[in-house]
Amino acid sequence: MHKAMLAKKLRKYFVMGSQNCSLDPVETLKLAVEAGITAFQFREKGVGSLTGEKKLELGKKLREICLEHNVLFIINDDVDLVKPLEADGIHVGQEDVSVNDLRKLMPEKIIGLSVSNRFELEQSPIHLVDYVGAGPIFSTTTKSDAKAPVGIEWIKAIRNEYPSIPLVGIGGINTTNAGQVMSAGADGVAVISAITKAENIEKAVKNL
Ligand SMILES: Cc1ncc(COP(=O)(O)OP(=O)(O)O)c(N)n1
Ligand SMILES: Cc1ncsc1CCOP(=O)(O)O
Ligand SMILES: [Mg+2]
Repeated sequence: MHKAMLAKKLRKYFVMGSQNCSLDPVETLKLAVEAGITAFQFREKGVGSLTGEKKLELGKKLREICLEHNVLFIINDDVDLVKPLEADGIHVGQEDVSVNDLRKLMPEKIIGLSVSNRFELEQSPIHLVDYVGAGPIFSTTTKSDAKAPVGIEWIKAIRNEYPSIPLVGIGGINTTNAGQVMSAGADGVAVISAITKAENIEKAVKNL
């Protein structure tokens, strides 16, 4: 996929696993896609998350929903799920499987990489990734091992150095502050709780 097209597809990027949902995750994703999310990341991770066969089964259902609505389907961390779920790509962080290995393993898939600070940016093979996830932008309680919030200045800094890389902000982003992230130069916002904890998912997605 061309950079410009990917950037467009990352505009409203919903990240979620069953552990984040109070409703059924399948129903949650259905509401979110119907309201207009453009990308989805299956992040089945942390306390209360599914593993093994149950994770795979849920992944299949979520994948199907994305396929029906032409929503990008990205797997978080789990390289072994990319093939069975026919995912569009994978998102990894600095402590996950290396981008160099991933690129060799799956030359055609979308690879997203988290970059939280200057050291990580300088250490990362940005030329091998399709998009960057920058954050946490604001403070978040959703990810227990999240790094310190970096603010929208971090979006501006990455955009300044990489004018055309598809870029999303993540961490503590909601309907009130999403505009700031976009104005700083992001192509999209990646959110968990702004959707999973919303009283009205349709309204939340639309307001983003
Ligand atoms: C779009 C996006 N950006 C950043 C992250 C965080 O990835 P990572 O640092 O590997 O942390 P985990 O999500 O694996 O806990 C992300 N998932 N998505
Ligand atoms: C996965 C992830 N990576 C950095 S912050 C974060 C959690 C985002 O969750 P929320 O949108 O609820 O702050
Ligand atoms: Mg990770």
